[in-house]
Order: sequence, then structure tokens, then C-alpha cells
Amino acid sequence: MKIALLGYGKMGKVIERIALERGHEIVLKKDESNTYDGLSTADVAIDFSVPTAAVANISSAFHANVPVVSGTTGWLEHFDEMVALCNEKQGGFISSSNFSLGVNIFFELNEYLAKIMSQFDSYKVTMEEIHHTQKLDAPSGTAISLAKGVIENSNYANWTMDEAKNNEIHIEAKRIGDVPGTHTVTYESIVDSIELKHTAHNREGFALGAVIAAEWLAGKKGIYSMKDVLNLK
Ligand SMILES: NC(=O)C1=CN([C@@H]2O[C@H](COP(=O)(O)OP(=O)(O)OC[C@H]3O[C@@H](n4cnc5c(N)ncnc54)[C@H](OP(=O)(O)O)[C@@H]3O)[C@@H](O)[C@H]2O)C=CC1
Ligand SMILES: O=C(O)C1=N[C@H](C(=O)O)C[C@H](O)C1
Repeated sequence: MKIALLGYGKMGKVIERIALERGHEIVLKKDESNTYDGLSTADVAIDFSVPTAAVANISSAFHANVPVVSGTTGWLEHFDEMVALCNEKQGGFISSSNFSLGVNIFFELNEYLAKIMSQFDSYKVTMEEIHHTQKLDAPSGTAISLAKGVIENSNYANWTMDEAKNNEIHIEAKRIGDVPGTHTVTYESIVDSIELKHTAHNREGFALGAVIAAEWLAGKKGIYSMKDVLNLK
């Protein structure tokens, strides 16, 4: 496939290496300074940029009739707009806060545990995410996805980074060194704790998942998620 990289930072460079290893061609490496020249020749655009650029990048791809795999986080208040544009252009779109196989398995475990724990008032759930000090957004998109997974399968109504009310999930965001991404979901009672934890050792899993998602999306129209790609529905 011909791939346009929208965002050529830490993730873009790992995605480039994995894509080339899998026999793909990179037709555009867009950073803040250059244009979208070459985008329309791509079979797919992979966006790992910054929260303030994702909407313009994704929109540009849909207007160029190029399907999009977006991993950028911190822009999801505009998600519905991008879905509407994708449908208007009859495009293809996969957005995920985390493309790694391990985290998507973690998402399933999180939802399963939330269903079980919703029966027991004696436990309170909290979340912690740890990332590198260069990360622009907080909490992480993965942590927000985890919180949504609990909310959809329990009596919790919202998440917060402040002190949580009874029906809220507290998310603690820590920024330490060059940590790739560690997420912990904890259910605490007065007698014990139950913890789910995912630790990324590097960015390989995120990048491989994004390239596999791009390969899966080829020729498809519509809005999909990693649940579709990994057949986890
Ligand atoms: N879904 C997933 O699996 C994962 C998602 N992410 C997310 O991906 C995003 C990128 O992460 P990461 O690669 O580590 O971050 P980086 O900061 O290393 O890379 C982002 C790049 O985007 C560039 N950029 C800035 N403006 C634009 C623009 N208008 N168009 C294109 N590129 C632009 C930046 O350039 P400059 O530095 O000059 O501003 C930078 O090189 C983040 O939102 C992060 O949360 C990260 C890992 C996994
Ligand atoms: O910025 C990062 O590095 C990461 N961001 C994503 C997120 O916000 O969840 C995914 C991963 O945790 C790495």
C-alpha cells in the first residue's frame, strides 16, 4: 500500500519502519512545516500528529478521498464531526486511542471486570496512567477509553482528574521520563484491592497495530474500531 504519514514524530518514525518492513511505500511524511502534497496518491493516511492538528489532517485526507487510521489523542470532542465528514465522502475511518494488541485485550478485560464489579458496592474504582514527559494531553486517550469502558458497564457516570464523587472515576495522570505508556485500573475495598495493569515496553505494539489496521481498512468504507480489526466484538 501507499501510505501517507500525517505526523512524523516518535510514532510516525516507528510506523514508517514497520510499514517498509511489511512492503509498503511511504508517499508523504507530513510534519508541521510541509504541505499535503502527495496525500491524494495514498491508499491510506495514518495520523499520529498532535491534538491541535488531527482534525485538519483527517479532514484533508477525507477530502482527498483517502481513508484514515488515526491514533492521535486529545481531539475526540471533534470525533462526531469527523464521522460525519467520512460518511459524507463515503470514506473509511478507524480511530483508536491505542492500537496495540495488548491494550485492546486489556480493554476487553476492563469491560468484563466492570460488569462483575458493578454488583459490589464495597469496591471503588480508580485509574492511573503514566507517560513520558513530552506527552501533550492528559489524561491519556487510553485512560479515557478505559473509563468509558467502565462507565458503559457499571453505575459510574463520569471520570475526573479531580477528587471523585461517588459516581465518578478518578484518573491520575503522571509524566515520568520516557515511559511509553502504563495504565492501571484498581478496584479498592477496605479488605483488598484488585488491579488490572498494562505496561508498554516500547512503541512497537502501537505502531504495528496501526499498520495492521491500515491493511485491514483497505477497500472498506465506513467507521470502524480496533474491535472490528481484531474481531473482538
Ligand atoms: N493510538 C495509539 O496507539 C497511540 C497514540 N499516540 C498519540 O499519537 C500522537 C503522536 O504521538 P507521538 O508520535 O509520540 O508524538 P510526537 O510529538 O513525537 O509526534 C507528533 C508529531 O506531529 C507533528 N505535527 C505538529 N503539527 C503537525 C501538523 N499540523 N501536521 C502533521 N504533523 C504535525 C509534530 O511536529 P513538531 O514536533 O514540530 O510540533 C511531531 O513531529 C499523540 O496524540 C499520542 O497521544 C501515541 C502512541 C500510541
Ligand atoms: O502519547 C503517547 O505516547 C501515547 N498516547 C496514547 C494515549 O494517549 O493513550 C497511547 C499510548 O498510551 C501512548
